[in-house]
Amino acid sequence: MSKVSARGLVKVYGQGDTLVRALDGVDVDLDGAHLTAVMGPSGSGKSTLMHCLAGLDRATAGTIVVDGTEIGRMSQRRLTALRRTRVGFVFQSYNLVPTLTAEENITLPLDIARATVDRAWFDEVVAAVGLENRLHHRPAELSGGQQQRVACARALVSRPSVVFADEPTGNLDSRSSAEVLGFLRRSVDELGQTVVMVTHDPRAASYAHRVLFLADGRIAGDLMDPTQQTVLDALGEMAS
Ligand SMILES: Nc1ncnc2c1ncn2[C@@H]1O[C@H](COP(=O)(O)OP(=O)(O)OP(=O)(O)O)[C@@H](O)[C@H]1O
Repeated sequence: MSKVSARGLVKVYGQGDTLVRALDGVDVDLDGAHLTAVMGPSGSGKSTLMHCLAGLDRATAGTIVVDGTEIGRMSQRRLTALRRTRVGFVFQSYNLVPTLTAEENITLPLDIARATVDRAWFDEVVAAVGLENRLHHRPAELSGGQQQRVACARALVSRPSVVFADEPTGNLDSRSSAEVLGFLRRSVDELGQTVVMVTHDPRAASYAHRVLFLADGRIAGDLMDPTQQTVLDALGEMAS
């Protein structure tokens, strides 16, 4: 069974003259323990798709099943609980709390949900992102790449069903990007995590097992085991 499935997903914003069909009938099945990249031109619906799949936004029509549960039917309260404990997020802008240490930032979602921190898992995740010596630093004392690795650890520490990453390397130089992408891929290969990542960068997409291409709110392509070149070729074909 897929980790995340969507059928006939439609998302409409606005009405009348300002109506936009951000998603226009999307069917997807995302496998567990896979890193899936979502690409497509600006405005093609990537963020909307991710926000709907993550339960951050409600679809106008269609069904979404995460880990066997249809999220469209959930009450707002259950959806909030799902987002806190079953879904991890990584954003382009890190979204760390400046007054908290790296460790406090990592455990914050669990602390808010009043869930216990599994110390062995915490240590494994922290070691995997290479932050053992930075746990007592605050975000301002960390580089961008280190801050994003804190955000990745925060997303993983609750052992979520899925991690959604929205342009996680959008603010990073190529070396920090490679660190973060390498970690996201290892979290899948070695820790069995499921990760969905929106990106504009063919090099970032080449770290994925699979790339989905969106155009005008629809799935326009699907590439397995991508390389930077096959991603560029697919983007070229779609533009022509
Ligand atoms: N809250 C909103 N209200 C109205 N229109 C919206 C809203 N959010 C997105 N849209 C529109 O929906 C379409 C898809 O937007 P979305 O942000 O999902 O695209 P995207 O592929 O993520 O783009 P980008 O790469 O620029 O981030 C666009 O036409 C956008 O203007």
